[in-house]
Amino acid sequence: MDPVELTVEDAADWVYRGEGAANLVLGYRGSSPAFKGKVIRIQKVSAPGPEEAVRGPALSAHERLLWRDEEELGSASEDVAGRLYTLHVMMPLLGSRHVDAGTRVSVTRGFLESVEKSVLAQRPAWRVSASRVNTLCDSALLISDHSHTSGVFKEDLCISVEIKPKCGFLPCSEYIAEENSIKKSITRFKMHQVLKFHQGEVSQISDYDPLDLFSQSKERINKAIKALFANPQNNFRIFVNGSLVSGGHGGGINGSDGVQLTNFQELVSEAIFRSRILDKLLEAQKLDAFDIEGVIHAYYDIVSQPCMVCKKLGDANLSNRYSCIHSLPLEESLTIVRNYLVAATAKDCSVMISFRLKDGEDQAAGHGSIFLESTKQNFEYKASFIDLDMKPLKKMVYYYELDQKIVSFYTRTEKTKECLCNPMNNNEGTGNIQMQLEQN
Ligand SMILES: O=P(O)(O)O[C@@H]1[C@@H](OP(=O)(O)O)[C@H](OP(=O)(O)O)[C@H](O)[C@H](OP(=O)(O)O)[C@H]1OP(=O)(O)O
Ligand SMILES: Nc1ncnc2c1ncn2[C@@H]1O[C@H](COP(=O)(O)OP(=O)(O)OP(=O)(O)O)[C@@H](O)[C@H]1O
Ligand SMILES: [Zn+2]
Repeated sequence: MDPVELTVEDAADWVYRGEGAANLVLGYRGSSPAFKGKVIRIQKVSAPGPEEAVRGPALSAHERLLWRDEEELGSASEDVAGRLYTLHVMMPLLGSRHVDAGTRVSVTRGFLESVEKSVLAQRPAWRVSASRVNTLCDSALLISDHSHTSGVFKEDLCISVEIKPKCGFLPCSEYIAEENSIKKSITRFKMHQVLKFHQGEVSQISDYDPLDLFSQSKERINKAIKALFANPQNNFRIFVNGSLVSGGHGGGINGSDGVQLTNFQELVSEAIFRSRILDKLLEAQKLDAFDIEGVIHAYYDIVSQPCMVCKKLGDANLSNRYSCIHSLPLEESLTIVRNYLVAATAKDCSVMISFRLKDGEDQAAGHGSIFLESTKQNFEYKASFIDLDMKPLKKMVYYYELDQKIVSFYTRTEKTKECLCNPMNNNEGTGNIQMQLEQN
């Protein structure tokens, strides 16, 4: 850990940069060389919550068992476990070139309380009511600021994009139940969009298709980028010199003329195509080879509980399908669940790509360069992964239930649509789609 400690006097140098469900991220605007070009990532807790419950839990006994072979991780305290997971589990899979596991920096309670107050006005209201800074933490994570690039540049302007690609493949596990076989042909993202729309979580269904983004085809990558620009949701953001200018929940991207927009979309697509940054991410996602419908059985064995899924299936024939998983040795069950959780991290992380106009031939280490034919400009870019956190083992049952909810809702919606389009299949003949969905 860095010997420096951030105290209440330092709070004014840190400004709101963004947040997810679990962490608040602050950028640095002070002059200390130790922090220039860095962000700090501070843990949050659910709000409101009792003060005693605020201290983050260490890994559970089952999690320690799961991760015991990963250097130091099995016995790490909660404060350091996150960083060790990024360093020892995710970085070898995704490549050190694209991952900064960061360092821990000490923070006082006064610092955390002060930054919590100062960023309040910039935080989205729904995030404020859902979570607050965990003021009982005594350290935060110091990471490279991926919305800035370093090097020799023509202009002091850095544009960066953040993409949350989500799952980029269709599962083909033999454990997927017959009635859920639609999962093998329709992406989880697309099906989840329909549920999110129904629940009012998104105002419009996105045309973004993760299979396009991961396709390694320039045209399809460009199609995906265009769809993300049109309807960014929480999958796409643009920053200029570290300030969010577009994206996140809300409408599509505007503010540039059509030509500029097309050029920028081309630049982003080119960087994804050239960097091949998504190839390794896809491999990591594919560690989920059993699908949650298979993995859930291994989970129940690890936690030594009766399998609720087999219990519900009841019928001996159906649960026989899963008896081979239940008869695996513990080591194999651990591997199946571990791989599933690693894949879950890879399906939920984001990629940040920062761009600058290049000056001359010099190129900063670790950066790639792109010559944009349409504008005859040279750009330097750097692509990095963020949010490579460990997913908690206790989420497994939730994962199973959410998966079933997404697929069953999608299947019912499609059936209802079919009936409405083809009245011959529709016994009632009339009725609106919403009513039919509620009835199903
Ligand atoms: O389950 P999903 O696919 O909806 O992913 C969750 C994300 O929702 P999304 O659909 O991307 O809007 C969700 O994102 P938001 O909070 O909706 O921005 C989180 O990233 C969540 O992870 P965690 O609970 O913070 O560890 C994510 O949960 P995990 O499934 O990755 O654990
Ligand atoms: N290293 C970084 N450089 C620049 N910006 C960053 C960096 N890390 C995070 N951010 C910004 O802060 C936001 C929140 O970070 P992050 O995704 O790590 O939070 P989280 O709470 O862990 O997310 P999730 O909801 O997926 O759990 C990101 O969406 C991004 O805009
Ligand atoms: Zn079972």
